[in-house]
Amino acid sequence: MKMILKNCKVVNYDNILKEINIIIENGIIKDVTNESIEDAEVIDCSNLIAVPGLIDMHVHFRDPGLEYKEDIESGSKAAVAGGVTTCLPMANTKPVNDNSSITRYMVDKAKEVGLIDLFPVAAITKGMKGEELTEMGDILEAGAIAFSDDGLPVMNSEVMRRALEYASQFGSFIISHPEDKNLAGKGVINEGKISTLTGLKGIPDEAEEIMIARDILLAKLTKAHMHLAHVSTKGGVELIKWAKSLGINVTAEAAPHHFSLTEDYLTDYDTNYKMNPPLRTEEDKEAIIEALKDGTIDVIATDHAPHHKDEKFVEFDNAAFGITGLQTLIPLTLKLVEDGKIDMKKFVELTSYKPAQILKLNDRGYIAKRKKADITLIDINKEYIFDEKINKSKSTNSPFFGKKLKGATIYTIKNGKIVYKFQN
Ligand SMILES: NC(=O)N[C@@H](CC(=O)O)C(=O)O
Ligand SMILES: [Zn+2]
Ligand SMILES: [Zn+2]
Repeated sequence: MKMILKNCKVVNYDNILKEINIIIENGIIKDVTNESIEDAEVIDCSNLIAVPGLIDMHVHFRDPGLEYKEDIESGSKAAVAGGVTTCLPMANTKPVNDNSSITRYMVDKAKEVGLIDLFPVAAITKGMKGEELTEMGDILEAGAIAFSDDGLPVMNSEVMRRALEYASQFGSFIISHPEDKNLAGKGVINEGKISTLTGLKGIPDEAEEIMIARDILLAKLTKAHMHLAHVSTKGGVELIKWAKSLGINVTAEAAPHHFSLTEDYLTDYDTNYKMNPPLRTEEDKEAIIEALKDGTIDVIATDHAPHHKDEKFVEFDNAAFGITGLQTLIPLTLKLVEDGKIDMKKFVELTSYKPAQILKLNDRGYIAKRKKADITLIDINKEYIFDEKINKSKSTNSPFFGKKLKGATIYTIKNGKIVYKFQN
């Protein structure tokens, strides 16, 4: 099975090639060349940009157990519609993914669906209770790639220390959900101007920063790799910058909503803007963008967190935290490009090259000979409404749902096969 992507503009993190052809054979990039071939499926890419298939290090697919919100099939469909070909689903399923059989179930189901590669992030502790470590070796053998109790912090520092040591012995790493649960308390939005104005209970920046500081220090102590999820505060960025200047083994991610939106959207009590960590201030948002630019934050990850309508159309205090993100990743990140904050090479670095490096998936994240043929073809000028037809997730809990987006995935190619084609 041969395919040729004709007249592409190929963007890698370190180079751009114009009017070039990508030749694909047996799921692998055979060549990136001016030459053409016969007897192949042809995609005309004249107005499209070819980037490495995006790698999302942080999604919630709710499968097993919470399939009414999302399952591995609908999550995979949302992923490829968002140009994402590799996903890391978190462990807060029901039951929690704290053992090799659940991990294996997830990997097998994703293979059966056949749209994306799925590398589960299994729980750090049994039942995500923050007490007893999981059987990390067995779980890694079943196909997991990292460990996190995401959704809940590991509050006990000694448990977190052992988790880091144990995971690193297997060549794996820990993803921290940095939140001091006691300090965050019953908070539902950022603590500040808008919490005062609305009377909604606030979560101070320090709830995140205290744990980022602790996790950095535990990475220093153990020399193990700690990845910090969904960094949302300026203070958090400063701590990570400090850690990196000392050579401490930390990496970090930011979610598109934290570099696109602020707490100011919360004056209408719209629960589609409710997520954890909460939307912060303009100053925080700018600090996140600066950190993406200067490498303090390594990757963009969506924290795609689907919830059923019934869990969102309730009083603000009772609504579930989280928004969907897979299908808004490209348009929101392209907005940074359009605004001149980052260029297309940086876009690629943040959404595929760096995640591949962190995950040691050296077969992807770069468009070149012999790499896996995971390629996303984007029309950066295409405008469309993010409506029921476009949305592939089972859930619609996004503040962008029903709104106009700019920048569309036109084709997603996974292992040399077309797994998504834009239609509206
Ligand atoms: N981000 C969220 O607001 N919610 C996530 C949990 C998490 O990522 O911490 C979820 O599982 O719904
Ligand atoms: Zn989290
Ligand atoms: Zn999450």
